[in-house]
Amino acid sequence: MQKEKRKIVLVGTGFVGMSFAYSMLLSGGCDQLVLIDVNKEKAIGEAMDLQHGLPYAQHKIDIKAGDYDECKDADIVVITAGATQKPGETRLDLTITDTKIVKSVTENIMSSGFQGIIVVASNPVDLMTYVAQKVSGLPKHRVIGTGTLLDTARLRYMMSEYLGISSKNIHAYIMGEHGDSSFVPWTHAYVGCKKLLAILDETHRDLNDLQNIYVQVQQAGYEIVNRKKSTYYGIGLSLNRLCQAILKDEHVILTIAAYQNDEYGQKGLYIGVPALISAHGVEEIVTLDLNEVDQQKFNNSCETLRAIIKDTIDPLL
Ligand SMILES: NC(=O)C1=CN([C@@H]2O[C@H](COP(=O)(O)OP(=O)(O)OC[C@H]3O[C@@H](n4cnc5c(N)ncnc54)[C@H](O)[C@@H]3O)[C@@H](O)[C@H]2O)C=CC1
Ligand SMILES: CC(=O)C(=O)O
Repeated sequence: MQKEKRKIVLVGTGFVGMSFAYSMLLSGGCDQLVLIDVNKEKAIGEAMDLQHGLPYAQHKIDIKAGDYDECKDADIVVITAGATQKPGETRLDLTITDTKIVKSVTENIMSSGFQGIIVVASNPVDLMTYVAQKVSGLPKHRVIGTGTLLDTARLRYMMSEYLGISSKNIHAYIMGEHGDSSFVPWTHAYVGCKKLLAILDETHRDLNDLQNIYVQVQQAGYEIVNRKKSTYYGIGLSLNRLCQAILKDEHVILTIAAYQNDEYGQKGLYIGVPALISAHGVEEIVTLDLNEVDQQKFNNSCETLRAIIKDTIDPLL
């Protein structure tokens, strides 16, 4: 992005939003950060708290609480407003509450004249990205959900621990819903430039280990919610990574929720896939030649989301 000042507006100053804001402050990833929340006092308090740390931060950022008119010239609006899962709930259980919140937030954003990129983290994130796009009317490549970005980070961390190799060299991706029907296309996983499955074979490791790692990734959100009620640092850093990719026009491949236009035989919904991210948003979806089993998993994930869009979301929009 060629603008002099890189501006982000954050809507939702709860745990997720403020973990993102704090990581933005540490990385100096933008020049202006505006905080919006339905609870205005909270947004003001959070802005004050961050401002007071600025003398010890490496980067100067103009941080303030504000209103939706601030979205007009923003490069990115990040939506983290929403309800959190209670122990025993799935992300999909948040659908009705968060559809109403994301709809009203998106209407407010668009009434400012906003023309940038919307990034959504509110859950269920694939569906809330659909809501934000439908309500905003923005081009589909300029509305992006965090999708399986956090799940992929969890996978890379766990694989790195398992193999004793830096997560930077783990090129493995979680695809599908950010939720229970996600999956890993293991045949497309690499460690450095070598196929993961070949490494496992050569080192006499058990294929079941991979399945155990996937289950730990899939259950990670629940495990954390059970222990500390919500998860936020991981998604805060994931949001930071995605916003950096956009603001720096990185052309980097990240697994995010992108609108499907038949790249994987599915249309009309957002879901987690590897995609090339630049200042334009989603430049293109990276298509993998999925084997039959993985394609079936992807289709199942899409069917789960599609049914909720039809029965629950579309009637609310
Ligand atoms: N995509 C992902 O990987 C992850 C997503 N999440 C999701 O992020 C969302 C936020 O989670 P937390 O920050 O932990 O929740 P939180 O309860 O700490 O914060 C939510 C914030 O949204 C605000 N809010 C609610 N309605 C609003 C509205 N209409 N307009 C503006 N602000 C509004 C609340 O006042 C509150 O400050 C949830 O939907 C959660 O499920 C959480 C973790 C990971
Ligand atoms: C809460 C959530 O979506 C996660 O931590 O994966």
